[in-house]
Amino acid sequence: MATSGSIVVSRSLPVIHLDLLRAENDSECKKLLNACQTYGFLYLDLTSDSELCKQWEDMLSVIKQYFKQPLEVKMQDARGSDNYGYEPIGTEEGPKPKTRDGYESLKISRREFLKGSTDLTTSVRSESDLFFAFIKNAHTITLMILSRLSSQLGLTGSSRFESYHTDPGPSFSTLGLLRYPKHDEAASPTNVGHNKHTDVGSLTFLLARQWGLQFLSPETQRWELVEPRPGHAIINVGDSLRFPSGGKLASVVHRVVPLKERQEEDRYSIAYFLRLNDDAMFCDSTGKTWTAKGWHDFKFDVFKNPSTLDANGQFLTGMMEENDRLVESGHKILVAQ
Ligand SMILES: O=C(O)CCC(=O)C(=O)O
Ligand SMILES: [Fe+2]
Repeated sequence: MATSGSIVVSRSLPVIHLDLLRAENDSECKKLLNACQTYGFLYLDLTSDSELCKQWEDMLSVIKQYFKQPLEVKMQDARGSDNYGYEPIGTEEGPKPKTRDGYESLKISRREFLKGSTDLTTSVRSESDLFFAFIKNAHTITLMILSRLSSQLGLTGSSRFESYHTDPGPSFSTLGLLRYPKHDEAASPTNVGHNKHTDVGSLTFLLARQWGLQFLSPETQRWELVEPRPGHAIINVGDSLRFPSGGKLASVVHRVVPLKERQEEDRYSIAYFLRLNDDAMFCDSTGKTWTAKGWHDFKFDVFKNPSTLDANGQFLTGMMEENDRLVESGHKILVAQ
């Protein structure tokens, strides 16, 4: 697969090895820092961790079964929340004019993991061991990545990134299970993909086997497709790491758009969203102070209605982008922490 329309497949994303990061291999940790400074987007090679790869497989079969259920059954898990429960298609604005998004999601929050139980329905509760084991794994890996980044930047004590995430929190860290259903051939799709955005939290650990993910490349200033690689996660830096890093770490503007006009098969993604503790504070690139909870709540409102709440397009993409181009000031944070 070389291109889709005028969108090229990225050839430049760095690959970082989980086993080498775990072993604190210095050159791998330097590569990690470099990837997060340049792109805020990288492949994490998980092939050394067969247990994690098996969990990925198991999660996929469970979520396929879950989403197959009728809408009214899934709606019993709807909690009107952005970080746990079921959300139907079209909750947010879509990437194309006059469209809403083309995915449904089930979120299992780390708060439920810490509590040791979920109050969602039986079809979720019966798989909670698997979901909780995955949350534990993804949380440990993302915190380990933060620790390697903190060390590479020479951060100590309470200024280390991990220290914004200590238990018992609370935080909005959550596991998101997403399905972009195949489009019906008959009608022109009105629910498509996932609008451009930067992630709200600190790091995202994303597993997706199918095409569709694109990012705005800081090198080419174009949308580039991310090739799904077996045994590899995508790690991306979110607003709540870029801002507290004083802009030293980059965040990536990304979106999901079907390769052709229609989504030709069901697309699944599994995302662990690591987020700061609710009361952690940082400044955005205009110097405004936010709590992590405040930023999360505001940005999720924006996702639903960017055209009214974010007419200048600042918040959706973390002040990094205008009209599908990255802005010069995007990496600078006025008031570094
Ligand atoms: O579905 C995907 O591959 C990406 C999802 C995403 O970017 C998000 O949920 O923040
Ligand atoms: Fe995202």
